[in-house]
Amino acid sequence: MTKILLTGVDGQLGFELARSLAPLGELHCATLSGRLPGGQPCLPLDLSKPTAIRQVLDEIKPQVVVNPAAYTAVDKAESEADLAHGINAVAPATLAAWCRQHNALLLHYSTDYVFPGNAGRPWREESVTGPLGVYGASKLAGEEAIRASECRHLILRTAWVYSARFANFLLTMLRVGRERDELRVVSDQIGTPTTARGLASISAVLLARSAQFGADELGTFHCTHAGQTSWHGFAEAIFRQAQQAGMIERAPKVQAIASSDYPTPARRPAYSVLDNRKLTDVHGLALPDWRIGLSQVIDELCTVAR
Ligand SMILES: NC(=O)C1=CN([C@@H]2O[C@H](COP(=O)(O)OP(=O)(O)OC[C@H]3O[C@@H](n4cnc5c(N)ncnc54)[C@H](OP(=O)(O)O)[C@@H]3O)[C@@H](O)[C@H]2O)C=CC1
Ligand SMILES: Cc1cn([C@H]2C[C@H](O)[C@@H](COP(=O)(O)OP(=O)(O)O[C@H]3O[C@@H](C)C(=O)[C@@H](O)[C@H]3O)O2)c(=O)[nH]c1=O
Ligand SMILES: [Mg+2]
Repeated sequence: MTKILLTGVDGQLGFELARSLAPLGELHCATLSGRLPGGQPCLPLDLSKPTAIRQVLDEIKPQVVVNPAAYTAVDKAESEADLAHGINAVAPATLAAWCRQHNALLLHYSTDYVFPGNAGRPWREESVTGPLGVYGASKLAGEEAIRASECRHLILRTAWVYSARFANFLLTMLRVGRERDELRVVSDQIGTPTTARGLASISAVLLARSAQFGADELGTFHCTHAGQTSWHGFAEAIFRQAQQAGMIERAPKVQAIASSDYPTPARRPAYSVLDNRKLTDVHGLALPDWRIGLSQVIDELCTVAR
């Protein structure tokens, strides 16, 4: 049976991967705390410590390493560059070096924030990168280290990830919407909201087929839901769908503002829509329109609440 090491099981994507990868092999889950979200023990693994990473790899000897764990606090990264780099760049490099040496497959995730956001059409895998902040730069360095290692790898670049649990834009909107009658949300940053579950399901399909993959089937792929919107458009859709589902009685007013009216420590790309064509052309895979993803997560929230 294939041994799979999965990091970050207490994050949005790791949590969904733990479910979707379980049927594919012998799953070894790791978190920083050594506890699963439910409190049960799992492997303790601090990704900011390369020696600890190598120790866990040597102990488990996985054939597949899946690494959704990351430093994802975009604004905080601006003042914690070393830590962000350690987790987002050095850790993937360490995983990749081990995978190369042991002929293991590495499945890793990256972000639309590797792009500068100054284009008018969706970014391709080979488009020139140019991160605007520390988080994006650290994630790009992680990608580049994996490619340079020449290990067998898949890197899925995704964007605006959310789910029914942990911390994300959807849950922030629903919380703030309960507290206030009016919200202000930026309308000049365009991207594609992507569900952690959709991404986990694509990951599972890819891993299930990966033993047969040649060089053309491996490498870097963009993977988001289809379509595009602004954070303001996403917020409006969240309240519209939540109201239709009976989760909230009335939607707050969502005022569209410019990024300049919402100052943050990190700059964010104005346009970071990813072109997912390569994933479809090479693997025949695609996620549906982002509004469908949203309705799935709203459904899940309603089910949990019941
Ligand atoms: N969230 C998003 O909008 C997007 C995410 N991505 C990428 O997708 C992947 C998954 O993101 P997502 O699930 O949303 O992120 P989350 O922030 O939900 O989860 C990240 C996980 O990494 C863990 N982690 C942080 N530091 C360490 C460490 N030193 N050692 C071990 N684990 C650590 C976190 O643990 P703890 O909570 O204890 O810190 C958390 O469980 C990441 O690679 C991210 O960069 C790409 C595009 C968009
Ligand atoms: C809460 C809030 C945010 N905003 C803005 C701030 C920001 O520009 C945008 C989204 O806020 P967030 O803090 O969720 O955004 P951010 O943390 O930048 O989200 C990013 O996370 C990383 C990990 C990624 O990889 C990216 O793909 C992206 O999802 O909305 C408002 O305008 N009004 C609000 O009330
Ligand atoms: Mg954030």
